[in-house]
Amino acid sequence: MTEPLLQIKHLRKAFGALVATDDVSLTLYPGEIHALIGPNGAGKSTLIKQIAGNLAPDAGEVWFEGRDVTPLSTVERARAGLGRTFQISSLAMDYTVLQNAVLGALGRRGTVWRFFRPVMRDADLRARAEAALHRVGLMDHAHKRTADLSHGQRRLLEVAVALTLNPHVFLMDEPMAGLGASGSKRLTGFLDDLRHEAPILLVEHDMDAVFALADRISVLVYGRIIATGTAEEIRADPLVREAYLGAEDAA
Ligand SMILES: Nc1ncnc2c1ncn2[C@@H]1O[C@H](COP(=O)(O)OP(=O)(O)OP(=O)(O)O)[C@@H](O)[C@H]1O
Repeated sequence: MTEPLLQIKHLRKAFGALVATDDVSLTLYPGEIHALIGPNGAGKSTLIKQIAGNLAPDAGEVWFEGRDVTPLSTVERARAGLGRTFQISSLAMDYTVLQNAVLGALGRRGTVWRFFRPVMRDADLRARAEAALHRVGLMDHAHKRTADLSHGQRRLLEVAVALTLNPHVFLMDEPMAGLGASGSKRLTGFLDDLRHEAPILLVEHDMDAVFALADRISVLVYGRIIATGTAEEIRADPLVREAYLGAEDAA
């Protein structure tokens, strides 16, 4: 049987008395989109942060490509191929679109900021940045200031920045947020293709996108996964309907 690329084993994280991640285990297999859904405050972002390495778990392990990466830093995990797009914009607004993409590609080498100018003349980094911009359809805007992009274009740039590192797995935290109907449709089509290159663990509130894209869905409520299954299985699950989807179904 195919091995999972990413395996989360019994993760736990508490903030004081609040258990934000409560014995969470999940897997991500090659070629799949595994969506993580749940009400506000369920612990989705806290979980993604522990997988990406921004937050240390109290217990449990993160395995990536067959090894335990729990002791590794965010940068080490990113270099190993664990790619992440952020919920909160991490782009440098005063820099151009291309400069942001080059900065992303630079992350892989771990070179520091003061070398920024020569870096813009580095043919390999530039080529990688331009290829990523081309893939998300932003090459025509390469020399625009990032601040002058629309919200949807900035989200695409975040995806392009993640792409520059050629990740083996994507962690995406609400990529559709604020995109509007046409923007999310476009990004949905893009992610649909992208999964074949690198599987995606997708945290997303846009249920149309989730049910259209996800091969499997896990539902997180109060820090615990209450169900994992296909879109049909999740829709039909009585626990999920009661805890989460019920209100929407009734509407
Ligand atoms: N650094 C922190 N210190 C204390 N409590 C925290 C911290 N980070 C998150 N929490 C709490 O942990 C719980 C889970 O939060 P988290 O942001 O992971 O949920 P979420 O499912 O991502 O929510 P949303 O859908 O609104 O983004 C919440 O009750 C939140 O208030």
